[in-house]
Amino acid sequence: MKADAKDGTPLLRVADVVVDYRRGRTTFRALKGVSMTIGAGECVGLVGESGSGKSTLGKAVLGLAQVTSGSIHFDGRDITNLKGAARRRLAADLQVVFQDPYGSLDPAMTVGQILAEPLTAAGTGRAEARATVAEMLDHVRLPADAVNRCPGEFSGGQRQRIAIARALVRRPRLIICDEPVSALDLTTQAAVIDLFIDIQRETGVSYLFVSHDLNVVRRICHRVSVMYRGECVETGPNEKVTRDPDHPYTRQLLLASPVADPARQAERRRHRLELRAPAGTPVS
Ligand SMILES: Nc1ncnc2c1ncn2[C@@H]1O[C@H](COP(=O)(O)OP(=O)(O)OP(=O)(O)O)[C@@H](O)[C@H]1O
Repeated sequence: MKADAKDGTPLLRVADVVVDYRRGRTTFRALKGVSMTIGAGECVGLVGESGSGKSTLGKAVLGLAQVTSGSIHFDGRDITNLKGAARRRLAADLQVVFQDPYGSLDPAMTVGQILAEPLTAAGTGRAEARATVAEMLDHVRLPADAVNRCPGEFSGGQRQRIAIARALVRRPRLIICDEPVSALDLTTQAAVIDLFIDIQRETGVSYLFVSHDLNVVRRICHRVSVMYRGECVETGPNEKVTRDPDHPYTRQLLLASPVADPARQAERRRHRLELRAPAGTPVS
């Protein structure tokens, strides 16, 4: 892992961020003062059950959710609610890979066009764009002739590789990965996670890796933050949080995550039933 900037500034600093969504006449607080950091070359996992606020945090960093209070700094610069041209310029450094490799790629464009578009839009010449596209296809282990084919001709795992290549073309420093493997079968998941790990080793890019699956973040992340009802209830090194967590909610998540060994799975189920709070009681 690369060190942070010399003065110790993390690549991303999220400080006490609150996000409110309007729901008709009422307001729903999706993030209740969340703080976290990501260093250069670091992968930080964000886990938690559905609705805990994981994607909202990713969207706040990307400028897709309005921050009510708190701040987000990227490389020491305040990017909270940054809009317009300044936000677009940030796309060179800050990219996203979404869950759905089917919906996130234009089916009418060739892979070459999909990958070249962010480059030519940023003023890169055609020849240089073509060379970068070839390099990125190689990075994500897709054949060179993929450039002439459309997304519909590829499997789900291959489409996610195309989406990763598109996120990489401008050589970003941070990629928000929002459930990037949860639409894939287990074997394909493992291959795509290995690819994320290889890319990080080769490029030094940082990841904010959003997943509901502790098994996934255990394989790839250096540190893990656990979200529960809009709050970050625990943050720590991967080994600690995913094997010996402090917070009761994280322990519930751990016991609920499937393991390959049926005997261990049955033992976990027994523990889970013992730990389970009475119906309707919040787990904190
Ligand atoms: N645009 C929106 N308007 C209103 N409420 C929203 C909006 N987006 C998200 N929410 C609510 O905010 C809360 C957090 O949602 P978020 O998508 O961040 O959770 P999550 O942990 O990513 O869940 P999932 O894993 O299901 O995507 C949920 O209660 C959700 O219903």
